[in-house]
Amino acid sequence: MSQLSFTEVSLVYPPRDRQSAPHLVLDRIDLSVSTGEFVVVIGRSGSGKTSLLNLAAGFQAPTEGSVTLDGKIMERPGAERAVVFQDDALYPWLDARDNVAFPLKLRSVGERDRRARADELLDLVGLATAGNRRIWELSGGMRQRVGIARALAAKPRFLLLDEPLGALDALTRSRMQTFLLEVWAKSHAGALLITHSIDEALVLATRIVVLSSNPGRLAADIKSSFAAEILAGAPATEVRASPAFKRMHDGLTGLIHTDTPEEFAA
Ligand SMILES: Nc1ncnc2c1ncn2[C@@H]1O[C@H](COP(=O)(O)OP(=O)(O)OP(=O)(O)O)[C@@H](O)[C@H]1O
Repeated sequence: MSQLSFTEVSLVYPPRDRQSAPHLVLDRIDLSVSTGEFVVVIGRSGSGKTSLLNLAAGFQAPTEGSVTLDGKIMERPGAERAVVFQDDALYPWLDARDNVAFPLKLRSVGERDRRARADELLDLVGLATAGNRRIWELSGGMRQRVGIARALAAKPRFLLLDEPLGALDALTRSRMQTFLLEVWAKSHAGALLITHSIDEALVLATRIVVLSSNPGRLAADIKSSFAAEILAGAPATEVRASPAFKRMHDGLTGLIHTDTPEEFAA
């Protein structure tokens, strides 16, 4: 088992100009994600969700505290942590297979092995017949699946997902949630996903982390079992309609919108 950990992590952005002050965005965050967990971070706009993910990816370093992978400080990106963005950022001049295989090419994996791994991943994401198709021939949902397959190519221990389904229409988005859950379960990776959607958090997460705003602090860290129900075969529509789901949804909505989230959490 691997563990990605934030220990007493604070992040301060420098002042934008002479008139403004330094901006404390994240304040003493303690958070761990293990392989086999799907942790979803929710919080109001500006609460620091993307900053948190950027720290996990090693795109930036904390001002205080440490981000570690199995105890080793991580201040740079690495193949063991793959990032998926909302904007799929695929290479339009390559077909779907070569997009998926690209990280392997960078690691000098031979062509035959690259192709075999890319085809295996395209199959995993339900695009077995789309390997030769160009990116512009694919729908938004298909493109995002290619992006997820590409993220899995180098067998990362952690998937870091920044609103990956945010640009999709509602129906495609809810189908992609179930799909993402299944792909994650098969990958045995840990997942850290940020979203604005409480509904999405409840469908995907094994744990939901709530960030309060200004500065971003850990307001709650809650276990959730709806994802396990969906993975066990319960239709997502039925899970969503259950009283327990609605109760959690209302509780999280209150937690995010209250000005004193710590009181709610207590
Ligand atoms: N590079 C930067 N330099 C200065 N300030 C920044 C930088 N990046 C983000 N910020 C500020 O930090 C705060 C948190 O931003 P961040 O994008 O992490 O929040 P978020 O919760 O992901 O927001 P959203 O949900 O709107 O995407 C915001 O006030 C933002 O303006």
